[in-house]
Amino acid sequence: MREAVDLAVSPRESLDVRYRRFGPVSSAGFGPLRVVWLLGPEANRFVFAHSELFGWREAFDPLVVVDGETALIVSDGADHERRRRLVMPAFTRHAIDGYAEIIRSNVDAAIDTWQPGQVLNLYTEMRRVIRRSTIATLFGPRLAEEEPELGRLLQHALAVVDRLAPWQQLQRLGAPSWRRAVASRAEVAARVQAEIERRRREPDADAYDVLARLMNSQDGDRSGLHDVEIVDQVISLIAAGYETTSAAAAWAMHALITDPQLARRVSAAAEDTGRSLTRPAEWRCVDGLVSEVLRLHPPAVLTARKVLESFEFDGVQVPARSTLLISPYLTHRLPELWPRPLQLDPDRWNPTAPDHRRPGPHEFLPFGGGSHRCIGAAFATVELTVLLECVARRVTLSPEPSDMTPVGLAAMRPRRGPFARVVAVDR
Ligand code: HEM
Repeated sequence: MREAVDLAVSPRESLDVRYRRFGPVSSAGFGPLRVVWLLGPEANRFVFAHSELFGWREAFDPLVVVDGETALIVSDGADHERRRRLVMPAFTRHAIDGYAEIIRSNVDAAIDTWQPGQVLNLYTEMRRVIRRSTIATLFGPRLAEEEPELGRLLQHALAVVDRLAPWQQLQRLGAPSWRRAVASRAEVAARVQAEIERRRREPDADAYDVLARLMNSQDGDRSGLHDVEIVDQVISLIAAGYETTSAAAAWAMHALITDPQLARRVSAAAEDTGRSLTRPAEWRCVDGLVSEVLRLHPPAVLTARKVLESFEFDGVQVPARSTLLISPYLTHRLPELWPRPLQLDPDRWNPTAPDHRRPGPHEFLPFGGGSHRCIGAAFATVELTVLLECVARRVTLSPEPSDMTPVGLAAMRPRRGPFARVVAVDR
């Protein structure tokens, strides 16, 4: 328990201290309550290469109240493989390039409401835009009109997830917040189910949103996802996508407003429109900025697995039933991997730079890795790119006092802000 509190109060310090003091493997607790930290690049490499040793259902149990029993992140083994195969077509490069236009129009619509002199909390602004664009890309324009209500309902459910596991266990005993979360989730599920049935009655051959792709997805034997699976995937995609991406967007906006030269470079690159965002013709500063934000401020500070089979790593035996934690945050700040690790330097990602070194998947892991690697990684990257480009191209912002202390472990964001005053908006 003390470990969990330390981690929540000072995630950076507690992980770094643990790694320097105990090396790549350390543990606390006993029996099924044992937590094992596997830290650093070699630990990540081992964990990503040995998915067969781990389970996700138990490790991500606190998410089930929102995501549902059949969501990818809580599926294991053959069920996970099948569902992932069926969800994948919604996230091809081609599909995501189509979603980029929806995201862009939502960002532009938000910017249109900004007035010179106004002070914005860029975290809450970005969060609203991301929620609206996520719902629009998932459900299409019709359900997107219900976005404020869907967002409100989901917020009740998400509120009980953003808690430490033992705290959630106590809430399950009947706290009003828990009952509200369960009822809100059921209401969202009913609306998604109604939309599925409406689409079956009135098929629309032009619907290319995620829901349409999930409804049409077929396996080799022509079977598809059942309705409960479709509903769970849709809700879990919103839940997985919007807190994490909003957190990253807050750090990205802070970088933009505190470095006018960087803002000018991003704005200049944004003039070049009309290319595929998932397959850019050449490296641009905004690509480096998105990678740097995800390196220095990875929203998932930690990710977890349940150990199914005992194994040995670095001479230490890790027992079955332990909960394993790996850390993108720690790995991304190791000076042995990243020269000047605490400096935000988009140019370190430029493949033509003389000292460029492409990191391995075990060295740069904002989206996790292995069989459960984030299915929305390309989507989130495009979303962040579009947000940065639209803001840099159209708005001049000056920073206002903010509290950028990181808070949260599943979606690490700044404590308050970043705040910025609108100086000018290009209309
Ligand atoms: C910056 C934004 C995001 C970050 C940092 C992030 C991070 C992660 C991480 C760390 C995992 C767990 C991987 C593991 O344990 O190995 C994950 C899984 C997942 N993410 Fe994301 N994510 C982001 C955005 C999104 C978006 C936009 C979506 C959907 C639209 C999404 C959908 C998912 C799903 C469905 C899974 C579970 C995949 C599976 O179990 O097969 N994420 N994400």
